[in-house]
Amino acid sequence: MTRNEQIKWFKEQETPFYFYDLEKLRMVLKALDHEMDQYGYHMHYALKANANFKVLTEMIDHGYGADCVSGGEVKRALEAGFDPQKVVFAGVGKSDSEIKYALENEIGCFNVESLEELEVIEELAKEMNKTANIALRLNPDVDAKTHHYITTGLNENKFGLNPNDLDSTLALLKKSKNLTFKGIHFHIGSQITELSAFKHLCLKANDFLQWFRDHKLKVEWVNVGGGLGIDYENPDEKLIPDFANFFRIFHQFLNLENGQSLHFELGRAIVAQMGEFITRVLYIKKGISRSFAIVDGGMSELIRPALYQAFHKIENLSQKGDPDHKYDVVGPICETSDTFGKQVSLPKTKRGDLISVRSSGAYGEVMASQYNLRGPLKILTSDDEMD
Ligand SMILES: Cc1ncc(COP(=O)(O)O)c(C=O)c1O
Ligand SMILES: N[C@@H](CCCC[NH3+])C(=O)O
Repeated sequence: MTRNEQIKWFKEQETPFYFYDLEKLRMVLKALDHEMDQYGYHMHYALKANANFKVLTEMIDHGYGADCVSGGEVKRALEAGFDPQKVVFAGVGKSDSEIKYALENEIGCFNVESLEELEVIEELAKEMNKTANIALRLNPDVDAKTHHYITTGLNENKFGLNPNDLDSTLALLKKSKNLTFKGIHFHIGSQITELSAFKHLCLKANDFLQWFRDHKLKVEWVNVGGGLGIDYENPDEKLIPDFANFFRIFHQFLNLENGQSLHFELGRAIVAQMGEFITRVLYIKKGISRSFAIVDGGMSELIRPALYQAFHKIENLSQKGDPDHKYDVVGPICETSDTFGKQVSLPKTKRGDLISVRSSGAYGEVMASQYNLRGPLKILTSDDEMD
């Protein structure tokens, strides 16, 4: 389908909805594999970015594992058909029932974030007569230079093991029959566009690897998480994120030994650009100081602009004129923060026009709420275009 045919098809649909272009996703995955395969790295796709079944099927077809952060995500990954051995389970607050579920299903690895959590996993594994593979999530204290809400690798953040607990943690791992130490895990944050942050991560990871060597504990898996950012300003020109430089940094700066494998947990970089949020203009309202384009989708469907003041490119799909009018594009929710963009340059916009909020494939659908008792979320994909 050409873009014009697609827009025609969008116009026939009830709004608002997310649209996922699976062809774009396939292009991103092809580029990703091309870069990753030359180093033999492993990918565990971060389900938290987008857990749509069709999207997950693409990841499985590429042989990826899954990075999960709740029992619900582990369940979704298994239902979608991921190999349980390639499922990793992170999170600072795993509940007992979530841990039991993961043990029952013999997932590949628990990314453990505290000594107390490790003690609980050991106790439950013993009760259930299971063995759990363990990677320790370490806090490298690296500034990811991204929005402070999505920085995760600083000492002040809640993530990762307290280094003061490392000795007791190792003692437990060495003595337990139900825990198998496999490796170490990091994740410094999300939407990282200054790639030097990943170099700093590598240098810190090298120090940790040396520490484990000194303590005679074999690290088989090094998992450096996700976090690679995308270009929200140029979704068409920059469909493919800078995978080449991203992987090159790890290849160049991380000191791996023979027998150690490197694992990643990318989310946003894979799925953001394939998605757009399509909404319809309900009213144009001339305010005292500005004009508002009031659309039928809101922060209840796409919360990123309200929560992080995140920029998403906004396009009017119904008008072709010059973008010589300015509008605050706002939703119907009773919050002032329900604003997709302020003073957005658009062609003269009218009731009924279709608006696209681009780069919405990651942390869009998954973060939607029912606030104001909004209706169920509608998702369309490029597969549906054929119907
Ligand atoms: C542990 C972990 N891994 C992977 C990710 C995926 O991050 P991103 O979507 O930025 O690649 C996250 C989210 O920030 C995370 O918390
Ligand atoms: N939800 C965030 C990303 C958080 C990543 C998970 N730690 C966003 O929309 O940018």
